[in-house]
Amino acid sequence: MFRLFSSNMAFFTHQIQRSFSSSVVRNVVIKNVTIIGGGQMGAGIAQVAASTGHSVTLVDMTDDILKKAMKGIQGSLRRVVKKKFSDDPESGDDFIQKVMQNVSTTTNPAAAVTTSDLVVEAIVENMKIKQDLFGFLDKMAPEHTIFASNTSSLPISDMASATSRPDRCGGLHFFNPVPMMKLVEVVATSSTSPETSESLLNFTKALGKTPVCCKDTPGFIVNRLLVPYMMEALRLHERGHGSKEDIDIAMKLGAGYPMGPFELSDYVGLDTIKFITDGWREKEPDNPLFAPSDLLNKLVAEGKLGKKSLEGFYKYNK
Ligand SMILES: CCCCCCCCCCCCC[C@H](O)CC(=O)SCCNC(=O)CCNC(=O)[C@H](O)C(C)(C)COP(=O)(O)OP(=O)(O)OC[C@H]1O[C@@H](n2cnc3c(N)ncnc32)[C@H](O)[C@@H]1OP(=O)(O)O
Ligand SMILES: NC(=O)c1ccc[n+]([C@@H]2O[C@H](COP(=O)([O-])OP(=O)(O)OC[C@H]3O[C@@H](n4cnc5c(N)ncnc54)[C@H](O)[C@@H]3O)[C@@H](O)[C@H]2O)c1
Repeated sequence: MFRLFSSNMAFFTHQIQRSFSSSVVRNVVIKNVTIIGGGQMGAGIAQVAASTGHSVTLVDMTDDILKKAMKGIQGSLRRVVKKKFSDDPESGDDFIQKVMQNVSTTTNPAAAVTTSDLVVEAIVENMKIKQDLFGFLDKMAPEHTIFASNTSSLPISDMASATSRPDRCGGLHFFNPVPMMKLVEVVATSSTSPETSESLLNFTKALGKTPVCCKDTPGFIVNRLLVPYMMEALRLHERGHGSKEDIDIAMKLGAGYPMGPFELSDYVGLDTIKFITDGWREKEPDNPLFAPSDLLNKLVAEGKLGKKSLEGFYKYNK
């Protein structure tokens, strides 16, 4: 009887110690969000987080980039408001003003993370640069801060290994354009704690998105299926078996996709696509799907990066 009592006591003492031990086991409620990278994805994530009442700090390398990001957020909010407040444009203007007040910008990432509950990284798709960033921010951010990456194709665990908090690292893979796309892939590595995953899931729901849980495997769910399809489209075109225009029309009208693969590539950004496919080729050098594409390499070398540079596979007006 006593043995049973004392072993129960030991169990309860252990549970109490666990629940008081540190923020490692705590479920973090996310209010202050720092987003590193104010390009298409970072600006979109900032917009949605600010629109749902979060306090957002957007970080990039220059004030000019940040100005452009804020202009983009305002323009996108105008499109949202046109629909949501069609009967009441004045309330729409108030909404935009309130949302913009929730976003501050800085070129100083160290200062930006000091009060952050969550850092979302949306910088260039390069492992070394992302690891350097995570390693640096790890020393600057409070203990409870969760680090998430928006990477399209790189292992989250490799970024987490640059920190002393792998249990508080995970993936938040948003889709482009962030204000319109409902899905977020919430990625857990083998070190991500259940509390971190729960905090990230709750955060995506607070943004009004639908999360799916993913393991830290190449391409997670969507890109594991999307990248081979897009690469096949490119190969089909390179073999001379279809013009890019016809392939795009075919996939829109025949498969019901909102954009064809060439339109979508321009929308994503050809530099990002090159980073993704070069990275996958390094991992699977014998896979013919990931062999270098002269067409893609030429466009990127010429600075034709898609919609963001007004030319890629197609030309665009400002
Ligand atoms: C062929 C070469 C291959 C090379 C190999 C490739 C390998 C690698 C590829 C992997 C890339 C992975 C990238 C990433 O990790 C994952 C992704 O993000 S994949 C991209 C996912 N996104 C999509 O698939 C987008 C598909 N497109 C759409 O859903 C729609 O086209 C659109 C973007 C929503 C636009 O809609 P449209 O009807 O076409 O155009 P409209 O302009 O009329 O817009 C409709 C409606 O939406 C509003 N809106 C659009 N954009 C925004 C915005 N940014 N902000 C706010 N509102 C927006 C617009 O105002 C309209 O509103 P309405 O008039 O209806 O009230
Ligand atoms: N473009 C897409 O459709 C898409 C979709 C989902 C995920 N992603 C991923 O999101 C990330 C960003 O993609 P994007 O399309 O927004 O790229 P982008 O080129 O539009 O923006 C990247 C931004 O990061 C900034 N940056 C680069 N290094 C930095 C650093 N060290 N510190 C601060 N800022 C830095 C750049 O100045 C730039 O403004 C990539 O990992 C990409 O794979 C992209």
